[in-house]
Amino acid sequence: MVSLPVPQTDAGHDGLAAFRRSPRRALLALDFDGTLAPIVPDPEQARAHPDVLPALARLAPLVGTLAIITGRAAATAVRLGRLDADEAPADLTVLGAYGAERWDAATGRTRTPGPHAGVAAARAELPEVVSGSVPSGQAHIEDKGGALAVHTRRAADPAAALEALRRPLTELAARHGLHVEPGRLVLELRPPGMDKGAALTRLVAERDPSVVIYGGDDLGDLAAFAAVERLRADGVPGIRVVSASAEVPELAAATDLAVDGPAGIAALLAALADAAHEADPDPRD
Ligand SMILES: O=P(O)(O)OC[C@H]1O[C@H](O[C@H]2O[C@H](CO)[C@@H](O)[C@H](O)[C@H]2O)[C@H](O)[C@@H](O)[C@@H]1O
Repeated sequence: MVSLPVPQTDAGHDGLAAFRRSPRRALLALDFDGTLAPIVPDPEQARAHPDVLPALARLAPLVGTLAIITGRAAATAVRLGRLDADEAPADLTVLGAYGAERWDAATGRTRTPGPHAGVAAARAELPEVVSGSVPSGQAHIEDKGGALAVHTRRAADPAAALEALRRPLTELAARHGLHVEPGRLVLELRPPGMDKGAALTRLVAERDPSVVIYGGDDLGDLAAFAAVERLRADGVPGIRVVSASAEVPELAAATDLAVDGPAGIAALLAALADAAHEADPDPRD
């Protein structure tokens, strides 16, 4: 039996108490990169921490809703996380592209919006903008289909390369009606109108949970943390869990419970499964 970590806020304590009272009415949503999957230099090599999938599979039948809300395309998160494998949870929702896309394990179907003209136009100009801003090899473009990400983690000076790109990418985004999403040594150009807070709020409206737990590690997760705060103001208990890293100190101030990266998240999921099982030992079908 894994013991639950102690939240650092009263609201976090209330959220955990609400989870223990009725785990079957809880909604748990987690970010992918940096939260379920350790950060690696090449985005294509990201994989869920080995303890994550078993913990999710154990938790899924014990809670009301289990979801992943990610900046990745939904299909990419499913593929990299092996979320459609036999050992993955049978009941899981992935909201990709900051909530613009959706995949449900129950149906195996993915819903994606149509192509965005601004993304297509930015795609055509992006290589020249990048090569005009940083020396060759100091930035890598990740084409996500519905969005474009420019990474500098593999640069000699990643922070300096990111700063050199910030203005030209912001101008490119503005020319084509796109939103700039800053993240861990990455700047993304994506369609406006959706963020992880809106995605979480919509899922909560659909599922009507008695408690909401959201875990994230990056600036894009702050919108979801803000959504948890709004839900709390409306009377729905919630916990903001941070997968802590030295790279994103901004999240520390907006959290109820900090754990040590994806390994800490996996341990938390296992502890939540234990607590849910103790409260209600008969998993649903
Ligand atoms: O919302 P998330 O699931 O956290 O996705 C956010 C972005 O994460 C990915 O980039 C980050 O992870 C990479 C792999 O570890 C790392 O190399 C990079 O430095 C990080 O920024 C992903 O590549 C993006 O498309 C996601 O939007």
